[in-house]
Amino acid sequence: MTTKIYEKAPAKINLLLDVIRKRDDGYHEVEMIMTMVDLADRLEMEELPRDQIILSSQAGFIPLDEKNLAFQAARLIKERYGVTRGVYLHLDKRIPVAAGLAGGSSDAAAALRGLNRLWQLGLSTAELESLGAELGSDVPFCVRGGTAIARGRGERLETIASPPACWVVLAKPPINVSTADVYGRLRANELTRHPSIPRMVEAIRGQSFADVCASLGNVLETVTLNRYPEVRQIKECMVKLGVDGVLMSGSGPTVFGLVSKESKLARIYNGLRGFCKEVYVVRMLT
Ligand SMILES: C[C@](O)(CO)[C@H](O)COP(=O)(O)OP(=O)(O)OC[C@H]1O[C@@H](n2ccc(N)nc2=O)[C@H](O)[C@@H]1O
Ligand SMILES: Nc1ncnc2c1ncn2[C@@H]1O[C@H](COP(=O)(O)OP(=O)(O)OP(=O)(O)O)[C@@H](O)[C@H]1O
Repeated sequence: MTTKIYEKAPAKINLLLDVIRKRDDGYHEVEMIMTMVDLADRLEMEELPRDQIILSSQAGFIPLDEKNLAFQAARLIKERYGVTRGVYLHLDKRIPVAAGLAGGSSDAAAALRGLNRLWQLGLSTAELESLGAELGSDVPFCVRGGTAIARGRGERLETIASPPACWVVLAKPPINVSTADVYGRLRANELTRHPSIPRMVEAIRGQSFADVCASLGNVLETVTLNRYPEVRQIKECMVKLGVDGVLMSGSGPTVFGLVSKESKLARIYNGLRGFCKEVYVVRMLT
């Protein structure tokens, strides 16, 4: 009988995203506060009798070859640790693609965590995070999970307390936004207003939902909102429908609204569905 294991790959949201400067290596020095929501992909991993990586998925719209981040993660850990066994990966895709929710990064992180178990490599979380950094800036956080301040290009992590429990309404307009393009259009040296990390950390430490909502901020928002009016429209619509806090996640285009009262959700969901097909109501993972 072959061994089969599963890993959950949750989506992330950026409660705060600040850019400090553009670096010489083309990346931007960032300061972010990231957390997970309970919208997740599920990655199944099963030993293969031959030395090969095979990936399948029910989703017809993602690459299943070496372009897929879960495939890349399996290849990286296999080659780095000289594993000669193979693996069959099956990805049950639930997180919208190219949404600013780190779906691909979380799949890669799930593959690293899972294959460390399946192949009994005994790697620490820190070792898995540093392998993850070779795959993408969001992967180390996705390996670790929870809530964290991320610095550097996103790979230097400091775990903090979870934000107060609340509902998260996610709305993704039907457009594709390239992360590289959004960072490329940002004029980091011309930013005059920066969201405050200490203020958000204090809001979370004090478990003040109102202060968390008031401290949300993302300097990439202006770039994406100016380029894609539909993202701005979703943000304005969320405000009108009465969400307590609203922000674009990552480089977009997904906008999330934080809501404390369950009784408000139906109206917000129905109002958004009026002009946006992809709307999800999930919980913050605390
Ligand atoms: C927007 C966020 O998702 C917020 O969490 C991340 O900052 C981006 O994370 P990611 O998608 O994992 O990004 P990567 O795959 O590492 O990089 C994609 C591209 O985004 C730009 N990039 C990314 C991260 C960063 N700190 N500075 C950048 O300028 C670079 O042009 C890079 O070529
Ligand atoms: N496992 C995967 N799941 C989804 N897309 C993937 C995966 N692997 C590679 N991709 C490719 O990566 C691109 C970005 O997908 P992804 O869903 O990870 O973006 P994202 O949520 O915007 O990421 P981030 O928030 O980290 O910028 C897509 O165009 C897709 O073709």
